[in-house]
Amino acid sequence: MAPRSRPWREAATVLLAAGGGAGGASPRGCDYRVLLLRRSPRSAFMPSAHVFPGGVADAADFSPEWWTVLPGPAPLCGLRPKRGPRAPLFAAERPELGQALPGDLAFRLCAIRETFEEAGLLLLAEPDQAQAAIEAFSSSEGPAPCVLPPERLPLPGPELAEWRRRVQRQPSLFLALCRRLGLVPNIWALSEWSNWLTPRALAGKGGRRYDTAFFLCCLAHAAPEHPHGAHEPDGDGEVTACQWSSPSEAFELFKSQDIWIAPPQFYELCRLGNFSTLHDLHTFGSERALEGCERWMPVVLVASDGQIHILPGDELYPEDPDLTGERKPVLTSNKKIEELMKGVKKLHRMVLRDPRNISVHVNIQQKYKHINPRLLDSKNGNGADCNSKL
Ligand SMILES: CCCC(=O)SCCNC(=O)CCNC(=O)[C@H](O)C(C)(C)COP(=O)(O)O
Ligand SMILES: Nc1ncnc2c1ncn2[C@@H]1O[C@H](COP(=O)(O)O)[C@@H](OP(=O)(O)O)[C@H]1O
Ligand SMILES: [Mg+2]
Repeated sequence: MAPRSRPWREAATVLLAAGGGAGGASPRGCDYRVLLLRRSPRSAFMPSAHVFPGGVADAADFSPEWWTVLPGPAPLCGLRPKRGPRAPLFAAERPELGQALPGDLAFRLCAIRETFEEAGLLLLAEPDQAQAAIEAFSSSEGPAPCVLPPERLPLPGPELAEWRRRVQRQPSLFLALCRRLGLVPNIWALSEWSNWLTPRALAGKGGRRYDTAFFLCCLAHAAPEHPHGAHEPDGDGEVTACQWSSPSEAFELFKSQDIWIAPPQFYELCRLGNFSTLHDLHTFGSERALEGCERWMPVVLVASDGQIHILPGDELYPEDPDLTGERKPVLTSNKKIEELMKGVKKLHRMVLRDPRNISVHVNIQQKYKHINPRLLDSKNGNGADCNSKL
């Protein structure tokens, strides 16, 4: 097998938000929920964790064949070019893939395919809807979120379930499914949100690390109670459960130890905690995405009583972070967390007293018009600044 050109896998994931749904409005007036999936206890990376749908990019996601399916002018098919910087994940050349699709398209296609494989949800649009999405994209108002509601899918449930199993085995069949349905992956409904690189210190079995593009997608219809025409998770696959929760509900489930959420997903849920309406979240996400984003690799500092994951902008973040982890995979200190938090002027870090006790501490101004997380703790009041905990 050819050696890997990068010591990590490239992946994409989607913060999928939908209004209403089972149970009506959630506590504290939030009018939307976010999809979380529980990973199998047998996963080689983050077993049993709750994550957003996503996974590793496949060569099929970079296939130039997609240009024949997606409307809009190649190469970007109507995606708006960014004003700000592009994270290395998007800017990378991949000569081994030949005449490959740009990362901006391929990672969106990956996130959409993985959402079908893992949750049975098809983020597809009719071609004329897609054309309208492209036109809205080039206007200043931004797109209305358009993802085809389940009842408009032209194949019966059992047939879609069969396609889902086939795509899980062979990702290139996702393109064949789109052709069969006469629908297009709604890449325009996915806004670039963030980019996280797993530090070597936190790699899974076999050194698994991921450079993951996080997208936001706000559905115009209510959260589907059941996967679109596809079977429910059977408890024995890659995904063992699906649930829609508001950010604060997810936080409460984490606190009560009903679910475990990894730090990057925890951080992103706290960012969503700034928005109580799907409309505001969608408007913020689609406008902000034009600014681009940077790749964040947390630097792990092991203290005597827990871990601090230092993020870019924090005064302890190294100027030249060791991306491969060959020099020093972790920083160590014999001080306690409390001591390492005292008198710090520029804070951007997550504190893990243990993996079940995570808090975010931030007082920096985010780059690229992004937003700081907000504390979702009911004791401190939903909406308090994370840093107010200090
Ligand atoms: C004790 C802390 C352990 C960690 O926090 S490691 C950091 C884990 N999180 C990430 O790397 C963020 C992005 N990862 C993901 O969203 C998923 O892990 C994945 C990359 C989409 C999973 O890929 P699969 O191919 O589905 O395994
Ligand atoms: N039934 C199952 N139980 C546990 N893990 C499974 C599984 N089916 C697939 N997987 C794992 O899920 C990963 C594929 O995820 P995705 O398609 O989201 O990238 C693969 O992990 P690895 O490639 O890390 O071994 C694969 O081994
Ligand atoms: Mg996955």
